[in-house]
Amino acid sequence: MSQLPIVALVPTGGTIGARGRDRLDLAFYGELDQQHAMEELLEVIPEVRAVARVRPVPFRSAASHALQVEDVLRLARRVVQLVADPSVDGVVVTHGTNTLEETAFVLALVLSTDKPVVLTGSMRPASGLSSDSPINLFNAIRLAAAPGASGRGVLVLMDDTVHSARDVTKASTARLDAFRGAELGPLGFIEPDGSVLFHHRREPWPAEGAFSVSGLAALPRVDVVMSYLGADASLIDASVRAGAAGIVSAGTGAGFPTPAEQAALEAAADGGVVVVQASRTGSGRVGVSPAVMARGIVSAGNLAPVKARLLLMLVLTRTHDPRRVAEYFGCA
Ligand SMILES: NC(=O)C[C@H](N)C(=O)O
Repeated sequence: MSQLPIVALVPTGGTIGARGRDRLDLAFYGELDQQHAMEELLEVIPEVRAVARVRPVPFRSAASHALQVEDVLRLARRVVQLVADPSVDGVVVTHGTNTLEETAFVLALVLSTDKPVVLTGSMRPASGLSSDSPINLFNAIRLAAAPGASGRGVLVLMDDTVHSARDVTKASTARLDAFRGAELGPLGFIEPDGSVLFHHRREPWPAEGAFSVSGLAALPRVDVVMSYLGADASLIDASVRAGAAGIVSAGTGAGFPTPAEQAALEAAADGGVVVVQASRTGSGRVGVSPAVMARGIVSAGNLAPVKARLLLMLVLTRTHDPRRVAEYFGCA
């Protein structure tokens, strides 16, 4: 009988390993030592032993809103090492859901591998009534061990649903089906009979696997500034004063900052800050007019503002030229 695949399990924190006061403590539970939490969780899903051999990999754990970009870079370096290890067939990263899409996206920017790398978390603590922790962990391991998951980029598994790291977003604070692929939808599902069924393949995108984390300890500051009715220039000016090398504008609707913000963004771009225009809507592509482009402002395409920020941080380690920046965003 052939050996089961080896799946490395890297716990980084979050609700998936959290324990509340009682089964109805679904909101303000404490976060546990995640290594220990994963051991406990694996004990309640002995079924894992039929799909993969799990290799636990220690990592610093924290609630995901408390993670720093440096933690994500360290995680990325660890995952790069794991996928380079010929004995590892796939990787599962458990993560708090609040920033899971950001970490997943950074991994997609720096990994060049066909091996499945799957992020998962949960919406209800492991101790909660009808917790989704055990099934999400089980399904993530099943996905990372599935031959069909190879070569599909970094994946996110939540609520039986497989999403692409490029497009997924947490679209609800607390629902079990909080994760959505915005207008592009999920890539596939894990069905009740255990089949891992993919229905779509994410088209390759320009920045996928384009960066290396070796030697990258920190990244330049990039801020996100959200537009709203009547917003003035104060937040953009504050960002420039704080030393931002880049600003992502999360504009209204189709990607429009207010006139006061537009003037401040153009002044920032004139001063050498790289400005990327996104939309606060959470879905759809931003078009930037030739006149705005001529001021050096780049479209985020359909990237969510927080993901545009992470991409810009990495791009700024290579270039500040708006035309080259636009190439990474697929908007040249
Ligand atoms: N559902 C969750 O995982 C929320 C959690 N507090 C986090 O670390 O993001």
